[in-house]
Amino acid sequence: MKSGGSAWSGRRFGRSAGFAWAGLRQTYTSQPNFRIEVWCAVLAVGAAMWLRVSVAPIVLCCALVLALELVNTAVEAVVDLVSPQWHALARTAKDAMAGAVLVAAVGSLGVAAAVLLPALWARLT
Ligand SMILES: Nc1ncnc2c1ncn2[C@@H]1O[C@H](COP(=O)(O)OP(=O)(O)OP(=O)(O)O)[C@@H](O)[C@H]1O
Repeated sequence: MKSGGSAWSGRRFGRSAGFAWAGLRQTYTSQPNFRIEVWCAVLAVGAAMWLRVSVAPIVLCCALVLALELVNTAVEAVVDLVSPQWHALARTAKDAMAGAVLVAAVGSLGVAAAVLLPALWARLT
């Protein structure tokens, strides 16, 4: 991490946003799970808008899952860098991150079901 100057700089912010966008693109192209989660998020937000229910909890859950998948990708890359050979600690790190994504995904499915299903049922009956 570099820190140059104290004043807020639009150019520095733009540069950081560029790196963040590159990270999103790299994860999207290299991680099938991330692609699936992105399109599930698009579907869930679209369904919430169509059903006219609160979009905020859906967006929050989607952001949580996608952010954790990005962290998971980062952890996997660092673990592969420092421990290309099998190591119990490497397994712990990767399995714990996978568990974190799973917990967020299952929780988000619960929120989506609680928010979307009653409205969908009302729309269909
Ligand atoms: N260096 C290692 N040492 C010990 N176990 C490892 C190591 N690398 C991977 N593993 C084990 O293999 C599992 C799968 O690791 P891998 O790097 O293939 O993740 P992945 O299947 O690509 O995950 P994702 O689907 O989230 O991208 C890990 O969760 C871990 O249990």
